[in-house]
Amino acid sequence: MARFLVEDKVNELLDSMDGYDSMKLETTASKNDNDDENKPMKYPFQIQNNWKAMLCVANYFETNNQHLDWHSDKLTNIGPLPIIASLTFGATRVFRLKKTYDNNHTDSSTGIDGKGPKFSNHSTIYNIPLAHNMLIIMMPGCQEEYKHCVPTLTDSLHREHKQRQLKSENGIESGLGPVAGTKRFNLTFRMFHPKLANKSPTCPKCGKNMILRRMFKNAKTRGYYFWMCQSGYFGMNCDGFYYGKFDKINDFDDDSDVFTKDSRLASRWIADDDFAALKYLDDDWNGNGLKEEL
Ligand SMILES: O=C(O)CCC(=O)C(=O)O
Ligand SMILES: [Fe+2]
Repeated sequence: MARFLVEDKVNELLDSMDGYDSMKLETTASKNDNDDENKPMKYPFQIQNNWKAMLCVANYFETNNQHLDWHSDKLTNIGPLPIIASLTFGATRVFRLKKTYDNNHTDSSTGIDGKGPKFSNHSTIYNIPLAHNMLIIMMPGCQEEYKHCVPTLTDSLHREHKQRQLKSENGIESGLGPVAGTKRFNLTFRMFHPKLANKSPTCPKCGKNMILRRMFKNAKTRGYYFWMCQSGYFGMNCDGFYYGKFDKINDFDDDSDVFTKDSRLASRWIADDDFAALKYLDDDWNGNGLKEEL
């Protein structure tokens, strides 16, 4: 039931949009020709069909101390530029968002996430209280550009902010649900990418599954999608790697791979306000030596 309501809400929102004007891509991907003028224009790598809630994951927070650390949701099965919808039940908790990179310190870091020098991020943190029955929809680009978390309630609000919340008239009172108390659960809904269900690569070195990620730390390479071995991701010694190749990902008659060793074929998406990364497009940066830039 919740699934159909969420699907309706997401598709209603998509239909009400004029399209994303913030489209910036490189390599062979270009703006999609859309048959129906009234339909919202989507990013080329994004699933083009109506959104369907195919996968549902539940999180349960029994007490105010239970939390979810900073992360962005994995793209492995849902593909680039996904839509993820999250429905809250019970207690109000704060959902936080911050940019994955710092616009003011864009070139200060190198290395695949967690492996390179420590990355400092001074980005603004957005606090969004999620009350019972609220639906938050993370639109395409949100997983690529932002991390999110649900901190413990004590970490969530500064004292004065908390006071204001207590006095507010919109029902967000100290986070407690009238029936649920401190208990909160949320359902997150995702859509599988039809191509990635059976075309995602296995590691060329050890044969394990690979994880789809996007480079973000260095402005020169930000936006390139890549597959890394899950062993490497979980700290083991495998550096299996491919670039993501998504230019044909929405062409269902096309059976070509979604990965490549050739950096010139690598797929990239850059946000329209990411001027640091866009500058390198203007400078005729052609992706050569891309891996060395990681
Ligand atoms: O609990 C929430 O609102 C967020 C859940 C979430 O980020 C996740 O399941 O990946
Ligand atoms: Fe998440």
